[in-house]
Amino acid sequence: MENSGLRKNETGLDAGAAVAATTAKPTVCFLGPVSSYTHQATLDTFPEDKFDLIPVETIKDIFTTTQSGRADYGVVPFENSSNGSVVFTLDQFADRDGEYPDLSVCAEIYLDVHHCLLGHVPAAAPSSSSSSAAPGGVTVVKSPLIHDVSHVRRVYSHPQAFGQCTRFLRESLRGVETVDVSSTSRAAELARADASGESAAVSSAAAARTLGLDVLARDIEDRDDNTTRFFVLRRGGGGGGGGGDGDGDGDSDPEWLVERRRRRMEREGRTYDKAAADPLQEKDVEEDDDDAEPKDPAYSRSKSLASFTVPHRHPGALADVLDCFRRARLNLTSIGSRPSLARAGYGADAGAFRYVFFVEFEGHRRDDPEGRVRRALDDVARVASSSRWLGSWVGMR
Ligand SMILES: O=C(O)C(=O)C[C@]1(C(=O)O)C=C[C@@H](O)C=C1
Repeated sequence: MENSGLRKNETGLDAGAAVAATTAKPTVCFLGPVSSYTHQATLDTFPEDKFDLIPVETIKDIFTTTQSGRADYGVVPFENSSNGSVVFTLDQFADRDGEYPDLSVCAEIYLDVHHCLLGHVPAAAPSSSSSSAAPGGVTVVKSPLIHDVSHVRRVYSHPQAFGQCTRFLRESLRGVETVDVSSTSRAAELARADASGESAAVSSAAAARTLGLDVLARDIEDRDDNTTRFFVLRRGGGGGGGGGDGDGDGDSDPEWLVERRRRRMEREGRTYDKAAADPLQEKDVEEDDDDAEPKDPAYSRSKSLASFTVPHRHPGALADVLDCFRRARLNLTSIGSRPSLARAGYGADAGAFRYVFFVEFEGHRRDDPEGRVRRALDDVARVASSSRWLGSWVGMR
């Protein structure tokens, strides 16, 4: 499901041709079709009056379309609060074949995710009451079901969405076949296309509206605080700061990114000062002082992502890399890994059960007043087998 090419858009052109034919508006690709959660997250940051939004079929397509310049930005799901990492995205960040040398993360977007079961209500089907009035007028919520679902034989969805609705699938659709597809909106299209009505989709209320599907059950996620975090990709981004032209070439911050930083700082009750907020400073690095508090909120306000591999047979190699962040007094906020799939020729690092590691840490490569991020990344490059900075951005939470 993660291996096909660009999806044709409504004009019949493929997405690449569509980009070439569009106006000067910056372009943003997202996991389509429209009404996917990635589309909803994209609309949140890239309004359609200012950006051209391009649906593509897979998460890999988002990386290749952005890397090739056919889109200025790409929006990818990265992790979910209840189901963890989006492995399709991590696999692209692992960049095992060196396909994305210029991509970096420049922003994050959070989206509350509330799933529905979409499908067709059979003619004359009984509705399944989701609540009842208890004595004293108190409403007791019994079930997310709105309609009977006994006619459903198969459910389509993105595997991430299935992983967020395990209780509902177990309790209300036990024994029903689940079919992984490339997105929840693609799942809704497949459910709509099944005239027998036996197919349903774990998808969104937005997809139900777009496609005219019935909502058979709502709020079927395991946890009501279910949230997905998305990353915005662009080419470059490691270079200088300053004002932007919006084309996403990564050499400067475009206006929408400056605006996000302004909003974040204002939320903290701080006055926005562009020069102070986005310096490219090369200051001397301080001596180690493990007990010292961070001196600049730049370090807690911003985040960075990096990947690395370590010599597999070297005891302490992973700890040595993590220690680079401790010594630079940078707070690590997550660590993850994917199989490296390194082929023969990588010596002791080739073969099964070798990993690419990912770390997220507080601090920004271009807003680094004490040089701590630069120092950590330089140190990691010295002790790891390979390493790569994958982006820095102002955190939204
Ligand atoms: O399938 C979609 O609608 C998506 O945008 C993908 C995705 C994901 O991969 O995490 C996005 C948000 C939800 O967590 C479920 C699916």
